[in-house]
Amino acid sequence: MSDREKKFSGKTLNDILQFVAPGAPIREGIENVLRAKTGGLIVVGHNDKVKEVIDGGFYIHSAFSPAHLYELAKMDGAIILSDSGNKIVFANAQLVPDSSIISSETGMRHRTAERVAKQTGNLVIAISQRRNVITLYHGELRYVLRDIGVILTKANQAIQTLEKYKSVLDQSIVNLGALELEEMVTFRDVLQVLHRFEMVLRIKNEINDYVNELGAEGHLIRLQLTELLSNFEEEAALLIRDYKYGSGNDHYPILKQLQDLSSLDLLEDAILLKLLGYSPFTNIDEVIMSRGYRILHKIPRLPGIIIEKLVTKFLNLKLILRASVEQLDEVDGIGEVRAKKIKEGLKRLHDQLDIDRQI
Ligand SMILES: Nc1ncnc2c1ncn2[C@@H]1O[C@H](COP(=O)(O)OP(=O)(O)OP(=O)(O)O)[C@@H](O)[C@H]1O
Repeated sequence: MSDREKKFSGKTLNDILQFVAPGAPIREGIENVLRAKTGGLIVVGHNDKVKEVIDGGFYIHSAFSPAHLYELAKMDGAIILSDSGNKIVFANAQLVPDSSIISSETGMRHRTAERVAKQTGNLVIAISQRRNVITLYHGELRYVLRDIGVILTKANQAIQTLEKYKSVLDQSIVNLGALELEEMVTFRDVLQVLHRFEMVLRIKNEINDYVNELGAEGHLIRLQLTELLSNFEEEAALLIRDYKYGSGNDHYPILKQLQDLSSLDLLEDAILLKLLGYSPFTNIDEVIMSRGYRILHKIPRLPGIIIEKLVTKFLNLKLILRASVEQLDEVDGIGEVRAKKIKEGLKRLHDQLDIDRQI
């Protein structure tokens, strides 16, 4: 599990980053305080644990507004917001957390923020007066918000990298398709495509993290990501369906596992083989037969239910390719016209993949 997916008092870092992302009123308030250089200490949530550490101050009970937060930050002490952040509950509060809680911070504001977060499990935001930094504390988590310009540059670089990897992936999918229609696919070919899917997933995860942190500022990046990866998940699920061991309907759970794993280490062949349900010691130069789901989905106007029936009857692409029009006609829902269309479609696909392939 990546740091961003780890739960801290029930919330992940991504949840917290979305809560304070640009576009959210609380972020506008925080940015105002940062620019005014007054510094600030904000606790989100006013529960019993928080009440225990408050000394002094006064109740406000007003709706949250960025301007209001900025005005209150001019006073000393902490501001306490409601759980959802839509109310300012308390201001000018002296916070007195347990001093035996270990803190790595030196300044009093940040030490207090870290200790209160650890003691209460609430989100605490420290806005530094001198260093132009916003630090988030939540339970054991400490995260310094990065400059939006820096994240945008990184996100744009990641999009360019994604474009390159995506085109490498697309080419390897074309090559695989050509091999499938020639019945010459080995485990090695399938694993190579899966590795490329994995690389694309890895960059997608990274960009998603940037998008979360960018909030409204990440709109264009989000659009580019969606555009670049349209059909990506479906293609990956069909590939898994074609090659996984056993014919059960667990291709999406396997894809989810691949997604989860790819946010950690680069996956080895043995892990991918296991994910597909094979022994990690499988000889990867052995020939493997596609069931045909992915290729059949490329034939225009061929409904999913018919594809399902074709694979159930013929078991793999090799036997579907070798079936005559009469044999295809025997499948429920396929008449002579459709049987011919399937044969023509497969032939056309083969010709096209032969032109586009690079092996
Ligand atoms: N326990 C506390 N409760 C509420 N507010 C506090 C507490 N401790 C410090 N502060 C606030 O933080 C302000 C700055 O303290 P200090 O300079 O020691 O912190 P810092 O962590 O170095 O932060 P900065 O980077 O903003 O200077 C204080 O003036 C006060 O308003």
